[in-house]
Amino acid sequence: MALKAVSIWGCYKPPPQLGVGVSNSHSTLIGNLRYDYDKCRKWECCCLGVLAQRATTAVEDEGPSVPPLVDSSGAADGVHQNESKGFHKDLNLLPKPLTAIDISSYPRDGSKVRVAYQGLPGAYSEDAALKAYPKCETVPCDNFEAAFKAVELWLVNKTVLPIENSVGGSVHRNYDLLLRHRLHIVGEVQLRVNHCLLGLPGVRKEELRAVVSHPQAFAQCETTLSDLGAVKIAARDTAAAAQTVASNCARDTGAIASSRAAEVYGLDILAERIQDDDENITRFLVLAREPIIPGTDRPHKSRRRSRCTIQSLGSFCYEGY
Ligand SMILES: O=C(O)C(=O)C[C@]1(C(=O)O)C=C[C@@H](O)C=C1
Repeated sequence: MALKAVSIWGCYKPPPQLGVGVSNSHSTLIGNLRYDYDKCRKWECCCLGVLAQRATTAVEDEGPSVPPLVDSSGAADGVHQNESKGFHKDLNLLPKPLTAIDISSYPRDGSKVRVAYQGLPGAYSEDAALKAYPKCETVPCDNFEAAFKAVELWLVNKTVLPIENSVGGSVHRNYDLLLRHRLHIVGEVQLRVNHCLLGLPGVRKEELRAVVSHPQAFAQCETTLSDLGAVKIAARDTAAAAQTVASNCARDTGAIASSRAAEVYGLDILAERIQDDDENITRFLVLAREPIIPGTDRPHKSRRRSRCTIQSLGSFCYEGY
C-alpha cells in the first residue's frame, strides 16, 4: 500500500486499517478515527484472496517438481489412472496444495514484503518497518493484536512492534502478546525518535490548550509538556494524534508526532526535538511466522579453536540451555 505524503485538507481519506476499534475515554475526539469494521473485514478477505491467488500462481508456474512415474506401457501414472476413469488430464499439471515454503517470507514472484505495524501512516512504527525493510509495503493495523493476527493469517509477511524505549521503558503489553502468540523474533530495529509539536497551519504554540499523543510520547516529552501547561489527551499512536488535530480543525490543540506525520496530515511543525533526552531510542522487534535457522553450511572459525569452542559451549550450559 503506497503512501503519498499529501496535504489532507478536505480530501484526505485514511487507508483501511486491520482490526477493530479500541474503546477510549476521549471517545468524541478519538472516536472519529474508528473505521468501519465491515470494510476492514472485506479488505482482509480481499487480501487473503490475492495472497492465495498469488501463491497458487507461483506453484503453477513452477511445474511438476517430481518426474511423473512411468508404468510398463510408457504412460505417465496420473494419465493412465485418469484415462481408465474416462478423464484425459495429466494429474501432474494440476496445482499442488500449498506448503509453508510456497508462501515464504520473501515472495518468489518478486512482489514486495508486506510488514504490518500498529498505528496510522506516519507512526514511528511505520518508520521502524521502513528502516528494517526499505522497500516493503507497510500495512497499518488498528492495534497490536491485529498486527499479530495479520502475520498469523498470512495477510502480511512480518510485523514490527515497539518493545522498549530508552526513556519511557518497556512496553509491557507487547511482552504479553509475544507470550500469547506463536510468532518468532527475526530481527530488531533501533529507531531514534525525534518528537515534534504539531499544530494547524498558522497556529502558534502559545495558543495550544491541549496536546494529543501516545502515552509513550508524553512520557518522553515531560519538560515540554509542563512548560506548555496544556491538557494531555491520549491517542492510539502519534500519527492518530496528528490526524485528530487535522481532521477536527482544532486550533487550540496540538499533537506530538514525527515530522513525517506533519507532512502526511498537512500540519505545521511548531517545535522540533522536544523530547527530554536527545538520545531517545525506541527498540522494535520484527516478528515472523518462521524462525531464522542459523546456517550450518559454513564452518565457524575461532582463533584458539577447540578451547574457545568448549568455553563458549560451556557458557550455554551454565545458562541452562
Ligand atoms: O505512536 C507511534 O507512532 C508508535 O509507533 C508507538 C510508539 C510506542 O509505542 O513506543 C513508538 C515509538 C515512540 O516511542 C512512541 C510511540
